[in-house]
Amino acid sequence: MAASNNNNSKYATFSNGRKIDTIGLGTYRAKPDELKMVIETALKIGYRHIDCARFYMNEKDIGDAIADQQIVPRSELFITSKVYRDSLRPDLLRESCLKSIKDLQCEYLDLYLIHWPFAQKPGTGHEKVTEEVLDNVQIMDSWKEMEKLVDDGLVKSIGVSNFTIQILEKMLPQCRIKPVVNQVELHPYLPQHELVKYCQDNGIVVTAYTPLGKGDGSVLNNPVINGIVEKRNRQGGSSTTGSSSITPAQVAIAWNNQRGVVVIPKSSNPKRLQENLTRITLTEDEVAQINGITTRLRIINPFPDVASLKWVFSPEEQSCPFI
Ligand SMILES: NC(=O)C1=CN([C@@H]2O[C@H](COP(=O)(O)OP(=O)(O)OC[C@H]3O[C@@H](n4cnc5c(N)ncnc54)[C@H](OP(=O)(O)O)[C@@H]3O)[C@@H](O)[C@H]2O)C=CC1
Ligand SMILES: O=C1CO[C@H](CO)[C@@H](O)[C@@H]1O
Repeated sequence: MAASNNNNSKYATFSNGRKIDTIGLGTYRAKPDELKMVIETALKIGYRHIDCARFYMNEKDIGDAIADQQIVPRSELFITSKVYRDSLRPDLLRESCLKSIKDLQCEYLDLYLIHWPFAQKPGTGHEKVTEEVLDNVQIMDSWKEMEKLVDDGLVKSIGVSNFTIQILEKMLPQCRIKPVVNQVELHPYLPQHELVKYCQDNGIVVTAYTPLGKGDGSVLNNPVINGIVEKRNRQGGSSTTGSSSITPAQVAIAWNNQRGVVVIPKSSNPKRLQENLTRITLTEDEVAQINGITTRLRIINPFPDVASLKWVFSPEEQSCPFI
């Protein structure tokens, strides 16, 4: 069954019938002292989907900010967390989930993801990835523990992150509960069309992390994207928002949303929080122009020198050892 391809609609629908807002809030490197303002502002202007992770070390601050606000009840929020590479042993996985729920003060998680498809030894989560820190955990054993979290009502849905087609092909036939999401790096310099299609054809909603290319220049400064922005703004901006101008970030977000991909841009700036949530609609020609960009850039690769992990990003080269 294909995952619903929403063409810029507000929600994507999981294979289990649950819904997720197609624009969520990223929280990696959101600073503890600004999170109260960020979460309050985000909820006020309409964000409902918050992307968190144990690895980001700010779940307690996010939980405090959510608990302190009176804007949105828990039932209307969509909270994601992820189990990191050093907690994939089944007993540690459950413990990590419980810690996230406790810190986020949210009773249950709407979505829980395996953060990466390989394991590190317990306690090595923030160390540089080397052969020595890798742990021999079978990802299917971790997944069975994820399934139990659903059975026990601790999480509503489960999914994966940074999984390739090759890994999913091995994994899907073995799942009692299939992953509803694969969260991967996606932006105009790393479109991964084949992976997106494979996931959508197999009923997996795709979420784009780093959808702005980190916002630090290269993707948002791309001449094709800026050509679209300048032309639109000369013509009066966005027909969808009625606003006088559109921005490169809005173009990058709409490009992903219009191929049915959920995005989770991070911002701690009120103006950019609003900008990122303000949807525009690209024409077919604009989408084609962005698809024609040939520059390629992978921003997140935490293990460039570890030979036994080359398969994570180059599945055709080696078989994956963890399933
Ligand atoms: N599963 C995984 O392995 C990964 C998941 N993630 C998740 O994805 C989220 C988003 O990815 P992230 O890596 O943070 O990168 P993004 O592409 O979301 O970029 C965030 C950066 O862009 C800036 N920014 C935000 N909005 C704009 C805008 N409209 N114009 C210009 N700059 C802007 C932000 O600065 P400012 O705050 O000042 O606005 C911040 O520095 C993460 O926060 C995390 O939740 C990220 C990496 C890996
Ligand atoms: O979620 C994440 C945030 O970014 C990190 C890299 O800088 C990733 O390793 C991690 O998966």
